[in-house]
Amino acid sequence: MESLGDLRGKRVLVRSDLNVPLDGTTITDDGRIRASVPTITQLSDAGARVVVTAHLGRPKGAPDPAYSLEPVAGRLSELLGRPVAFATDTVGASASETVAGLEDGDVALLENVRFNDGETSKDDQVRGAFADQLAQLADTFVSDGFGVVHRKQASVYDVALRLPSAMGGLVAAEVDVLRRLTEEPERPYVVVLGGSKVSDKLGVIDNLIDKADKLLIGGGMVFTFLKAQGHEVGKSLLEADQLDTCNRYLSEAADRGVEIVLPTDVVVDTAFPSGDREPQPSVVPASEIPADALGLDIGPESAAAFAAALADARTVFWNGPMGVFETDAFAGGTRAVAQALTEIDGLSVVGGGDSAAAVRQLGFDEAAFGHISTGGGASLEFLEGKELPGIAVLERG
Ligand SMILES: Nc1ncnc2c1ncn2[C@@H]1O[C@H](COP(=O)(O)OP(=O)(O)O)[C@@H](O)[C@H]1O
Ligand SMILES: O=C(OP(=O)(O)O)[C@H](O)COP(=O)(O)O
Repeated sequence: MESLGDLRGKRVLVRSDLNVPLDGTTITDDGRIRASVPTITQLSDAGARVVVTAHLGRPKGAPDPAYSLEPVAGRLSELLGRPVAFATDTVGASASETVAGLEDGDVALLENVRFNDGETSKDDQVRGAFADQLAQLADTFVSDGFGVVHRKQASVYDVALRLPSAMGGLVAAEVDVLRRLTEEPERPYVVVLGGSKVSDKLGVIDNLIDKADKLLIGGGMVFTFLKAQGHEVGKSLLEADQLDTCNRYLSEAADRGVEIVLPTDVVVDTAFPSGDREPQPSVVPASEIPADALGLDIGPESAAAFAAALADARTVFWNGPMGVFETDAFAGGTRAVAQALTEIDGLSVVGGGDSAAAVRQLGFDEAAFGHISTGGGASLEFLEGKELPGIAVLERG
């Protein structure tokens, strides 16, 4: 951030990734907030008037109390050890008044940037108009939300075209580690994919087949592959329009000698876990998921097979929990993969908000892993070799 010169008295807009899991208004994992503190502290200590913008979840371009950043403001203040002024909108009257009231070194957090449809609009003009409003709140921009740099969105990309901009320390550190994974990783190189953002991640597999020696697929990713193989998947997560894609991946991997490991058994229930129903898990063969059931974790046989497939790895990248780990009945696969990563002799990287949260919530010591990345999709797309809009925009001449 040295390129921004003396920041004393300057309004600095910081794009952080504060997209943390919530249970109501309770933050169940504050990892991403913690990861954002060093850059915000550095700017505040330099006398900047720090204006933090971030998203939470995927509200539909309008205010939704379930996705308010207000609970995050409180936790950010605790971790910073200094007050955080919370604006109840992003670019409206509250934001303007809050920013105008900042003194040198003060910190403010704007309300969820995705409450504004301009943030995620695919229309450059609409997105640009919203970026204009964001830019009016600041003199310079610091991009520090690694978890969202793969998104061409107003607060990540367009605003950097309107203000003197720099990469924050978190993004710089993440890129530095991930570069090690893309430049001649030690082999065997194993990628573990799971989670629920299936459509995002299916696209990544094509490139990873060229880079990894093994792909282990769990979580919500599994069922589109199983369906593509002709198996019934009941009410499980499914990208029904991606069956041919999955079959293509399976045959491409076979042609290239890349092993794709799918679960052979699955933990199912007849409903997604919720607070008002005791889970009723049962283990079934992956090829025999009952029509009224949904797959919520990889089974014990598969967990053991995944751990065995990881045992001799020298480089592992893992994004996406193996199951709905938030409920213990469906945490076994995630726990087994996390344990296996702590035992490898090499570089293990865990990427993703929920993956990192899972590792912490399941009681693992973060130091037992080579790196815990705040970005899942962002890391995956970096590993694919894709240009990440939020980074490319900072590097343009
Ligand atoms: N079989 C499954 N069905 C539905 N959701 C799942 C399944 N397995 C894992 N998940 C969910 O995936 C979510 C995390 O997915 P994702 O956001 O893709 O991970 P990350 O944030 O690490 O990139 C978790 O909240 C978990 O409950
Ligand atoms: O949670 C995030 O990504 P991840 O699930 O890939 O870790 C980031 O905050 C990006 O969120 P998005 O996937 O709603 O754009």
